[in-house]
Formats: sequence, C-alpha cells, structure tokens
Amino acid sequence: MTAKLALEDGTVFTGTSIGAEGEVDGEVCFNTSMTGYQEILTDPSYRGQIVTMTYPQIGNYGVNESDLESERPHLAGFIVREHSRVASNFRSEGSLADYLKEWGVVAIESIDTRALVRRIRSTGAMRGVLSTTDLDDESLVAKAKASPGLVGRDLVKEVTPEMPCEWQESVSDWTHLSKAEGGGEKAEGPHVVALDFGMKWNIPRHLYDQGCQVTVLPGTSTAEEVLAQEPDGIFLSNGPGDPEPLTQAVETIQGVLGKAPVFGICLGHQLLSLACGAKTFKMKFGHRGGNQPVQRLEDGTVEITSQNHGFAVDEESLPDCLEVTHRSLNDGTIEGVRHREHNAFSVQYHPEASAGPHDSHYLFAEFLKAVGTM
Ligand SMILES: NC(=O)CC[C@H](N)C(=O)O
Repeated sequence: MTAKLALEDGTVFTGTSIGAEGEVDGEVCFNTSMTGYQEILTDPSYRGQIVTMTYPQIGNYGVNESDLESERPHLAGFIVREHSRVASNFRSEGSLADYLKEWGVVAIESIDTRALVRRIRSTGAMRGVLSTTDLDDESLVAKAKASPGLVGRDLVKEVTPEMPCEWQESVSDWTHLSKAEGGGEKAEGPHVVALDFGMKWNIPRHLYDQGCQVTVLPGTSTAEEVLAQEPDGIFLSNGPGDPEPLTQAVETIQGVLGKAPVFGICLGHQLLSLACGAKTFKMKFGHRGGNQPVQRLEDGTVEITSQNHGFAVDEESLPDCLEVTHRSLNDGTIEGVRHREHNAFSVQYHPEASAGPHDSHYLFAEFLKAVGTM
C-alpha cells in the first residue's frame, strides 16, 4: 500500500506503508540511534511527533514485552528507510510491522530518509502529514501547513496517568544492571515520589533497583498532594511537548523545592529550570539519539548520552540560583543544572538510557546520596 509524507515546506515523499492505514499529522523529527526503535515508539515524550530513524534498516531484532517504555506507542507516525523482513533475536516475540499495525501506528518505508533529515537539519523541524488515505500532494501539504505543531500545547495531559500507583518493576534482567545489586527485594529504602509527565518506565525501574519505594503520581498533582506522601525525594519525569504551557507543574515544583531533594530528567529538567525563573526555547531540530556527547563541567568527563528533546533551557535567562553542570559538546546548550541553595538537580538527557549508553547511570546514585543527606 502506498503511503505519503508531506512537509509544510511543500516537499512530498512517496513510499510504502508498513503500519496501519490512516492519516496523522505532527512535527517531523529524526533520531540517530542505531537500535532502540521499540523504546522510541513507546516513549511518551514523542507524543505529537512523526519520527524518522536515520539508521537505514529498522526492525531486524523484532519486538518484545520487556523493551516497552510505556503501555503503548505514543508517537504520531514512524518513518524508516527499510523495514527488515527478518526479525532475528533470542528476545524477539514478534515483528515490528505487526506491532505497528496492532497499535494503529501509521508508518512508511522506502523513502529517502537521508534527504528528509538533511532538509530538517537545514530548515529546522517541520510540521508534516503522513497518510495512506489521501495521496494528493497539494491536499497533504495544505494539511501539513494547518497542523498545530508543538509550541504552546499541553501534551502532558494526554499521557499522564490518572491514578497514583506504587512502582514494582526492576530493570529487565538480561542486562548486567539488573536486580543483581539487590534491587527490588529491598524496596524499604527512601520513599521517592515520581511526578509522571509521561515517564519512561526505565526510570522508576532504576530507582526501584536502587532500593527506593517509588510512588508514581499524576503530573497534574499539586505540591500539597506531593508533600502529603512525605517523600524523602521527588523525581520529575520526562514528557512530551513544550514545557512553557505547563504552569501547574511549575507551581507544584515551586511548592516542593527545598522540602525534599529533587531530581529531574528532560522535561523534568526544563520544568525545574522554569520553576526557578529560567525560560525555555524551541531548538532548531533538537537532540535525539543514543550518541550525544555531553561534558560534566565539574571534572571535564565526557558522557555519551541518550537524548530526546526539541526544547532547551535558555542560558541567557538562567537565574543566579541555578548553576550549569553539564553541557552539550555538539552545540554548547545546557544539559544539566544544579540549584545553589536547595538540594535539587536535573539533566536534559536520559541517564536511564533505554535505549542507549550507560555512562550516566551514576546520576541515580547521586540522587540517592542527595536523598540521604537532606
Ligand atoms: N524527553 C523529554 O522529556 C522531552 C522534553 C520536551 N518535550 C522536549 O522536547 O524538549
């Protein structure tokens, strides 16, 4: 079945559908990871985005239950150069194409993803439409132009859980970072409240494996609701879209700062910075992939990190109470901050990896240390 991708600048790519029938719109962005397509599909931070993989062949190790980062795919659409017809891996439980169809994900292959990515890199992230039902170029480009984009929209409300829950799952036990260190069984350690703005599951898995009792609260919770849990530490999760419209989350963070140690990842980092008085801005095409170099300013160490963000904290707006701790070596943007008075720090990248390198796992231990010293 033919599928088409149209961009707001008038470019149209014609390829073949590998997913569900239908039509979706969203911001077209690219991810440079060679593996981890299942984690990307199920990362709630991709809500509202059509994701192109730069690696040319995707799907060759299939899909499985333990690589899910949430219950279901969240991205708007998926683009690959070639979808592998063979899924060969001892962990594989099914094929990528079946998974995409099962969850109604509109997806396309056999387009020139290099040309698409070069266009995004020079023009910046663009709105687009991916369709198997409308194959008329003019109509598709008009729809891409009319698509709402990400700026100014609260996408967290579409992915945050309705109810609190107690987290009970370890990191998947085929990795060397699993329960071996005693995680899970000794969840009598510090009580961490995780505000879930669209949290990737590997984050609470890591906290649980460090012995934390993890209570997951909806991202819409108030400071009173968080503090009523008597947390030893508060975690601010990743999540989709533009951080600036999330005024309620910012208020909650302002209400809990200084009352317990705070650790934020990605959207959580942006929200902590906003709560301290900084501003965020939309990047030209963002950072998405498992090979993003970041420097830890304290000692110059370079970490290769997993990232997925299209917004960033604006350095010019940084208040005196925040100190930059990490910086991107690709473009110099802020990748981590620490509060000078309160016990609070955050990073723009993903120490839980999933998928990606494990260089930054030490941040979970740092949070635990912070929790113990408050
Ligand atoms: N992974 C995330 O939390 C992403 C944060 C935010 N939605 C951004 O794109 O910058």
